[in-house]
Amino acid sequence: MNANQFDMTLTALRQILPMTQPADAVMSRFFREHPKLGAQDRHVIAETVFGILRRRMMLEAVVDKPTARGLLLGYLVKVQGLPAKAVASFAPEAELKMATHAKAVKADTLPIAVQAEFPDWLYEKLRQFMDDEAILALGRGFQQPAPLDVRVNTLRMSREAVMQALIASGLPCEPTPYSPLGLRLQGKPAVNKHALFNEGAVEVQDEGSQLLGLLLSPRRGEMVVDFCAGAGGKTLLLGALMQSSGRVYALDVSEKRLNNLKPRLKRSGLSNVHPQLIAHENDTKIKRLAGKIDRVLVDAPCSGLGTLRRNPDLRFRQSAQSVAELTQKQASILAAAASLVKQGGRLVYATCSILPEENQQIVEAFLAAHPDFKLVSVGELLTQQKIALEMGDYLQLYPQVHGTDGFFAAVLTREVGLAAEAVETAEAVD
Ligand SMILES: C[S@@+](CC[C@H](N)C(=O)[O-])C[C@H]1O[C@@H](n2cnc3c(N)ncnc32)[C@H](O)[C@@H]1O
Repeated sequence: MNANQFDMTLTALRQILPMTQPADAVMSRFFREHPKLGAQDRHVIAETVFGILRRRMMLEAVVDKPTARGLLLGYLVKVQGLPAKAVASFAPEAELKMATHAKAVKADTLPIAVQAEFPDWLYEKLRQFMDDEAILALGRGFQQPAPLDVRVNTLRMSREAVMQALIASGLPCEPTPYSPLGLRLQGKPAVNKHALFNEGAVEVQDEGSQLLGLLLSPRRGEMVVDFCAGAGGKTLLLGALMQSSGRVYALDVSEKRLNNLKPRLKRSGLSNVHPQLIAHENDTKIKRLAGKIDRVLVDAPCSGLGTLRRNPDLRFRQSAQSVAELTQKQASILAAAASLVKQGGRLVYATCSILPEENQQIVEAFLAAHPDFKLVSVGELLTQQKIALEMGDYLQLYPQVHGTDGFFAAVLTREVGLAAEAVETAEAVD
C-alpha cells in the first residue's frame, strides 16, 4: 500500500464506519467521487476497507484508539502481518508503538464473540443452537473474502466452452464443486468488462444462489413466479432452465431493483421473463395467478447474515429487533406466495440467513397452518439432480463447509387434495 492508497483508504473508511448506509453503497459512491483512482488503487482500497470490517471487533479490542486510523494501522500489522516498520512512512512514532502493541496481543485470548466477530446480540442468538467451537468456525468462515463465482447461461454457451474462453483470455477459473452451471474465478477480475459477460454468456452469481434456483427445477413451458426477484439473479437462471419457454413472472416491490433486471435480461437473450412491480405481497395484481403457478420461488428479504463475507457491515446494521421485523414479513410473503401454487406444484422458500428464526421456524409455522403443503427432502432432490451435496430435509450452506455464502432453502409441494380429485371426477363424469 502506498501513501496515497493509505490516505484514500482512510477517507473511505471514515465515511463507512458510522454504518448509517450499506458499506458497498458508500464504497461505490466513494469511487464515483474519485474517478482518477486506477483499478489497482480501487482494488487495494476496497480489499483493505472490507478486510477491516471483517475483523473490526478484534481490531477494536487490540488497538489503543479504535478510530479509522487506529483500525487501519492495526489491520496492516495484525491481519496483513506487515512489520510495524513497514507502516512507518504513514504513521508517527507514537502510532507505531500502538501498532506494535496491537501485533503482540494474542487474538485467541479474546472473548469468543470477538474472535468470531459476532456482536453480542448475534452471538446470543447463535448460542441458542450452536456451541462455541461451531460459532468460532462459522465466524472464521465469514472472515474470509468470498470467491468470485459466475453462472454460465447455457442457452448461449456450454460451461466447458466458457471455461476455455475465460482461461484463454487470461482469467483462470475452474468448475464450481456443486453447481453444474458455475465457474469459480481466481482472484477478483473485472469479469463484468469481459465480452462473455456483455454477450450474456455469464452472470456473476454465488454458487449457493445457483443451487437455490436448481432446487426449484422449473421445466420447459411451465408457469413460474420468482416472488422476490430483485435484480433478477435467480430469475435469469430460472428462465434459462426453462429454455426461454413458458413464463417467469419476476415480482418485486422495488422498482429500482426490477429496473436493474432489464439490462441483464437483454444480455441473457431470454424472452420468457415478465417483470411486474407489486405494492406488497397481497397486491391484487397477482390475484389472477392464484392456484395457477407450477413453481414459485420465494427468495425472501432477510437479514443477509449468511453474506457476511461480502457484507461484513450487516452484523452491525442488523439487530435482534430488525430480525424480528423481518420474520413477520417473511411469514406474510411465504403465505401470499403459496396461494399462487397450483395443486401438485412446488414452492421453494429461501434466504441468505443462518438464523433458524428466519428459516426453519418460518417453514414449520407455515406447514402447521397449511396442511395442504408438505416438505420435500432437499437431500433427495439433490441426489436426483446428481449434485454431490449431502443434505437432509433442508438446504443449509455455510462458507466454512461449502465455500458458498450462508444459504437456507426448503422445498414444499402442494398436495393434490381430496376436494380437487372430487372436482376432477365430477368433470370426468360430465
Ligand atoms: C433476497 S432479495 C432477492 C434477490 C434476488 N432474488 C436475486 O436473486 O438477485 C429480496 C427481495 O425481496 C424484495 N421484497 C421485499 N418485500 C417484498 C414483498 N412484500 N413482496 C415481494 N418482494 C419483496 C426486495 O425488494 C428484494 O429485492
